[in-house]
Amino acid sequence: MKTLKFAVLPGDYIGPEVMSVALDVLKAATEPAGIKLDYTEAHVGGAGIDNEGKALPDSTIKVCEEADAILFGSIGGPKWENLPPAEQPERAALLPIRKHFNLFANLRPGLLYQELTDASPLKAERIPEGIDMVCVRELTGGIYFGPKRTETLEDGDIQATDEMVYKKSEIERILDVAIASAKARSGKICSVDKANVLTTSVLWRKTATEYVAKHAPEIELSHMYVDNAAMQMARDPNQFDVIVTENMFGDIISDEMGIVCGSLGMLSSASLGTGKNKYDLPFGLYEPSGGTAPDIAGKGIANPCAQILSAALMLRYSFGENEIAEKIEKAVKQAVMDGFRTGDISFGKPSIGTKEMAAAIIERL
Ligand SMILES: NC(=O)C1=CN([C@@H]2O[C@H](COP(=O)(O)OP(=O)(O)OC[C@H]3O[C@@H](n4cnc5c(N)ncnc54)[C@H](O)[C@@H]3O)[C@@H](O)[C@H]2O)C=CC1
Ligand SMILES: CC(C)CC(=O)C(=O)O
Ligand SMILES: [Mg+2]
Repeated sequence: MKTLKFAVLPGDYIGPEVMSVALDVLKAATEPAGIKLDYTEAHVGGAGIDNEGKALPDSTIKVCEEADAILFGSIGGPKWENLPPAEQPERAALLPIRKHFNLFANLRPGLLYQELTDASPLKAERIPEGIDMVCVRELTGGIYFGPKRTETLEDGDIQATDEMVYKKSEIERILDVAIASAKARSGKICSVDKANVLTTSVLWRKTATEYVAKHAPEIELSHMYVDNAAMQMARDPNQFDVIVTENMFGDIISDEMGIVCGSLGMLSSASLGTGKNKYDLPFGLYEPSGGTAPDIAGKGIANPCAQILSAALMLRYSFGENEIAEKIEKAVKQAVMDGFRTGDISFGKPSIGTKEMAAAIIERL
């Protein structure tokens, strides 16, 4: 019997709500194939601070290191916002766990089923076939990880600095991921930068141009400034197929992609790095693209699809279980097509809660 060993880090606010039902879906999808789940839960983020005094406890890192993949909820929220910035969950756990496991490539599939176009804020005639694209976001470099400081100047003013830093090698390795993605799709990459202003973007654009020409000349590469990309995403998202971009631009653009695809609650993600697990497959962290949604937490109404679809990505990338991953993805789509909708995608029509949504998906597996 095959056993899948992974770490489960539910995190904060809606994290545990959507994680618990995602595990139910995983169990229901893998059991018929004779696959056993061997997962260990650990605290992270605010839950780490509250239970173990640290956003990323050593014991949590150990659980992750002993696993073949990490299924992650989301972390942070108002409860911990008054802590010193460096101790807050996002800075003290999310960025460090990505760095610790060298998870430099964040894949966010932007998918809007044709049957769900009414959930997008875009007019249906702009997206008659739905939306299908992927955002490849660099995840361990750029301004989030560059030097930071706050200082008092001689005149008494206060100055804060975040530095955006990129090495050519970091740009090349994320391009490799985008190229692989584009080869499996339409063969088109749009590289998003701000090369008219930022030095890192000048290096980004030059590297992208030279690297793709040399290593994947069959790929059609285009470049777009990030401000225009944000506008184009709202105007005509289907002009994009694979977007590759740096950390902060990818963070922002992918939230926009999430909403044009209906809701952040539908947007899954896979963060992959250089590490391999015992199956010689990528060790990855799988998490919804959105955050902890404190505004709806505790009500049982969060959309669990992003967490469930992230679990499907884990099956595909880290465990090679493509068929079961696809089965989950189809069940999510079918449930939505059959009219089962949480509030974020119901738009005035009757909506159901997190558990009911998961139950509808399990029924359709
Ligand atoms: N990977 C992570 O752990 C992330 C953590 N965060 C943290 O989450 C906290 C809240 O951040 P916000 O800026 O409010 O962003 P958010 O993504 O949590 O929420 C933005 C909006 O989207 C909605 N939303 C998000 N996920 C949803 C779901 N599954 N179902 C239905 N609606 C959903 C929320 O209700 C809210 O209206 C902050 O502390 C932030 O730092 C934010 C993004 C990622
Ligand atoms: C703390 C942030 C970098 C988390 C986030 O918004 C994301 O990864 O999308
Ligand atoms: Mg984000």
